[in-house]
Amino acid sequence: MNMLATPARLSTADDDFDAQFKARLHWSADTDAAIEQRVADILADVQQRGDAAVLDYTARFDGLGAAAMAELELTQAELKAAFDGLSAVQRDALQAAARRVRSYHEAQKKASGESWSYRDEDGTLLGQKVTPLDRVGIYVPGGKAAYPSSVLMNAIPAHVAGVGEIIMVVPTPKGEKNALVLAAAYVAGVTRAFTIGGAQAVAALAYGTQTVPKVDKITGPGNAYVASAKKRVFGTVGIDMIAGPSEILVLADGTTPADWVAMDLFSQAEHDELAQSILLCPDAAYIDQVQAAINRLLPQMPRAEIIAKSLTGRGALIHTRSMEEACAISNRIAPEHLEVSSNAPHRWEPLLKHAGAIFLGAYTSESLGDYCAGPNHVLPTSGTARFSSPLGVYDFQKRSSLIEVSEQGAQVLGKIAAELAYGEGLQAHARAAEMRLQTVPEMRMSP
Ligand SMILES: NC(=O)c1ccc[n+]([C@@H]2O[C@H](COP(=O)([O-])OP(=O)(O)OC[C@H]3O[C@@H](n4cnc5c(N)ncnc54)[C@H](O)[C@@H]3O)[C@@H](O)[C@H]2O)c1
Ligand SMILES: N[C@H](CO)Cc1c[nH]c[nH+]1
Ligand SMILES: [Zn+2]
Repeated sequence: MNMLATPARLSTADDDFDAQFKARLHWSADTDAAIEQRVADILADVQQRGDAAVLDYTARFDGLGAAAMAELELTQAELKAAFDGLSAVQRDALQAAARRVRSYHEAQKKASGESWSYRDEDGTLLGQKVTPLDRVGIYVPGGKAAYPSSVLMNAIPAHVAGVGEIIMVVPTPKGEKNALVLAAAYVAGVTRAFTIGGAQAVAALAYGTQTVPKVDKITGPGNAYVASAKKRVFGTVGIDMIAGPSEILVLADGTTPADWVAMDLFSQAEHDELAQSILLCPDAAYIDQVQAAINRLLPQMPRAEIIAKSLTGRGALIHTRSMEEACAISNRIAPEHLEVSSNAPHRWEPLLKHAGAIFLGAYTSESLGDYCAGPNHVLPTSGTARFSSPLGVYDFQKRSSLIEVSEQGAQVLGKIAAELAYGEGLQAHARAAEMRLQTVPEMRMSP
């Protein structure tokens, strides 16, 4: 089959660049609306019918029939057997990745995830108490590919945070279980695991069913159905972020071999037809070389069809006037992954503000970050890196303020609080503060 991958060729010098660029960035509103409606229906049905609805949707969307939810639960023995059954090379790779991811997240916890407090001169104690969540649900995608790495990326930071129970959901289309996914769940210490996916799995975790326990928060990436479902259950449970179809933006100065860049663009396109791969470069001849590499390398790829659809439907090769302009456009896109494919990456890094993860230099292939560099690969997509951060230990923790006012401190704070409370017309607040004063004033009725 002669497959073509033709990303849109844009130039910032074109008069209609802005319009073309906007049209490329967002997928069709029709697709969005159809997905949104279906997800809303699935969530309502699972909320009402519980296990029965989850079983129906699992049969329909994943081709996996079961008479009861218990059949869709993976036992700890099954997880361990999967680990024991791996080849030594696979086991070593899984454990090496797990070690690196754990070290990174332990450092993250030390840097910003610990409780702290201080005392005022009068002995008043103020601080922040950090506690892990009791029970979380981790979504591991499984529709078009299997993601053992996503098991590690979700479960390890949860463990490092000290979460009590980790409930994993992962679709297994036609019931085909991926041994590495099961083994990763064993290595990462998942508490319970179910072979369900999509909006129905998110609903089961958010509302709880007869079999699936309700969780406090749902984390993890997924396709457009999963992303939409997470958005809708937010409030009933916490969510980490919207981590939808993968994205890569390569900012190239033309010094990296064009084949490397073409393959990096493929690496995210092969996830999903809705994935987005974009190249920004001030050198038109280099962009030609990358397109030629795409044409030459595509037929070698087993997932050529998905790559071609993703690159043709959502990809772009954008010629910019300069690297500075490329950086500015990258900030507008706020991509999930940003590769600075340059021989002077630190020259451009200070100009880059919005991205889930920034990969510096030609040797830092984004794919290393997907598996084993250490930082989390669950990252904000669809421009949400403007206000969201990578999944981390902090997503599995919450904070409570700690306040212990000394008798001496109450004399100062009581007067301030009472004054402001009278100003708000809230007498009980004022009196509660004044009762702790050594000389209790007469009750005031107005400011
Ligand atoms: N941002 C990240 O950190 C990150 C990490 C890994 C993967 N990803 C992304 O996650 C996604 C994984 O997608 P996937 O499809 O392989 O697996 P998935 O598990 O996210 O989705 C599969 C589920 O989607 C549901 N579904 C599919 N078609 C449906 C339909 N027509 N109607 C209703 N439900 C339907 C099914 O229930 C199925 O179980 C990809 O987009 C990939 O790019 C992102
Ligand atoms: N690139 C994905 C995040 O968008 C993560 C991943 C897992 N496996 C391969 N890739
Ligand atoms: Zn990837």
